[in-house]
Amino acid sequence: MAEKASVILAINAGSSSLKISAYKQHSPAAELTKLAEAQISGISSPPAKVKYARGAETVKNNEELAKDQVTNQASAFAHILKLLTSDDQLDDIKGNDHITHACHRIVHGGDYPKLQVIDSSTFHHIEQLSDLAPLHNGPALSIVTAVSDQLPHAKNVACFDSSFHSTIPEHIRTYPIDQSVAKRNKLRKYGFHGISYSFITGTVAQHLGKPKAEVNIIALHLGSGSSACAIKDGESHDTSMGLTPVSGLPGGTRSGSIEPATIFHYTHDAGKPSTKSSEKMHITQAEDILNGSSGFKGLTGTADFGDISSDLSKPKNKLAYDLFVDRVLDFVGAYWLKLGGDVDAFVFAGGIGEKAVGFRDEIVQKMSCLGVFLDKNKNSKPGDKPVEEIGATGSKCRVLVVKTDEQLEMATGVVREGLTT
Ligand SMILES: Nc1ncnc2c1ncn2[C@@H]1O[C@H](COP(=O)(O)OP(=O)(O)O)[C@@H](O)[C@H]1O
Ligand SMILES: CC(=O)OP(=O)(O)O
Ligand SMILES: [Mg+2]
Repeated sequence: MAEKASVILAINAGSSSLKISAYKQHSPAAELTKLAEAQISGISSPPAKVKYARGAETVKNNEELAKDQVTNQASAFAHILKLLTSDDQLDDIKGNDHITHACHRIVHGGDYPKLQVIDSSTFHHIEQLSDLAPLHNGPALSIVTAVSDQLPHAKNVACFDSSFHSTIPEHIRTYPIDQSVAKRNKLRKYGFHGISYSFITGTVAQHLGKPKAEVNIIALHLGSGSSACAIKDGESHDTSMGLTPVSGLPGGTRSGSIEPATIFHYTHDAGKPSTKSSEKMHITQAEDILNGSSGFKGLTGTADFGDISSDLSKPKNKLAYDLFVDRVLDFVGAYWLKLGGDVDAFVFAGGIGEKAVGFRDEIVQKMSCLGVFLDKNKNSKPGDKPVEEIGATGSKCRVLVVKTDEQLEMATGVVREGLTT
């Protein structure tokens, strides 16, 4: 009988990066094999850079792209698709029609509790949610459209960042505003980075040798956008982002939580339409300011926390760094209490969480009053495994760096839902 192989592209459109992994599944019941992984970073702060690995072999390592080669998610996708399909040594993807599935990270999925095959009604629904994730949903949909045009045989699947948080209890997800308006307009905490938190939960449970339904974790996903999550009995119990990804922790260009009235003192035009609005997305100047020119960019001029933390002699960098430590601690303290101190693991993930050694040290030092301690040697060189221990012996909970893999989590979900048969 002929082999029935699926080739899945898992597409992760972040606010500053596009990460795509290609997997092959030899038959519906078989394990996934990773064929290749490509990443374009710095899309919103040029020069964009490309990384490309075929299997375990690094082919491109942060090569700079020409200024106008990649300017948005759609052009980044075109660049990566070409890389994959024109690679002579990638035998399983010799042309566009070898790709059978494309799963897309869609940040705002409204009430969808799990992934969905994208048809015209799902597409339209996600489009309607674009105003609530202005840096994410529209750009991700531009890739869905590109896949429909260029890979017409591939099945498109939407994997939502918000779905993992559908377990947040009502009294935590509710905003204290008029409930008739809240219910009508679906105004509540949704939460994001859920694909990453789902991966973290499964990986940490396996690492600890505990059933997933018994693990309690405080996880920090710190990247271009940053959030914290309290995971109780393997499920999201609370998270720092809300109706949109602008609340909670500050990000590269996002304010995080500030006094809500601030915006009306910042500009008298807060409610006017932003020039970033389009036929598909309607945002105000307030939303544009809070999403696009605040956070690290507003404080220092750069959205890149790597640049900020590498030169703390500059007062504005030091201010941004100290402020970020302070805001992260707001959530660590609150989530420690919400989990009643019964925490199996404290996790760092995302570009900042995985790479900012000094920042991890600073945060965990502040947790010594809780009995949580770092092993400084391990923290400075955590290794390359999906889960690395950086806590000291005797620490009240494990301290871990998790190399989160949103693409693998999405592709695994597509297989688990039986969509590759
Ligand atoms: N060595 C480093 N130290 C601190 N921060 C870093 C370092 N390297 C990368 N970063 C930060 O990680 C961010 C990217 O994180 P990532 O999770 O990959 O982003 P995205 O949200 O686009 O998926 C960059 O904006 C940069 O601020
Ligand atoms: C939800 C979110 O902020 O995602 P990212 O950090 O990838 O921009
Ligand atoms: Mg990301």
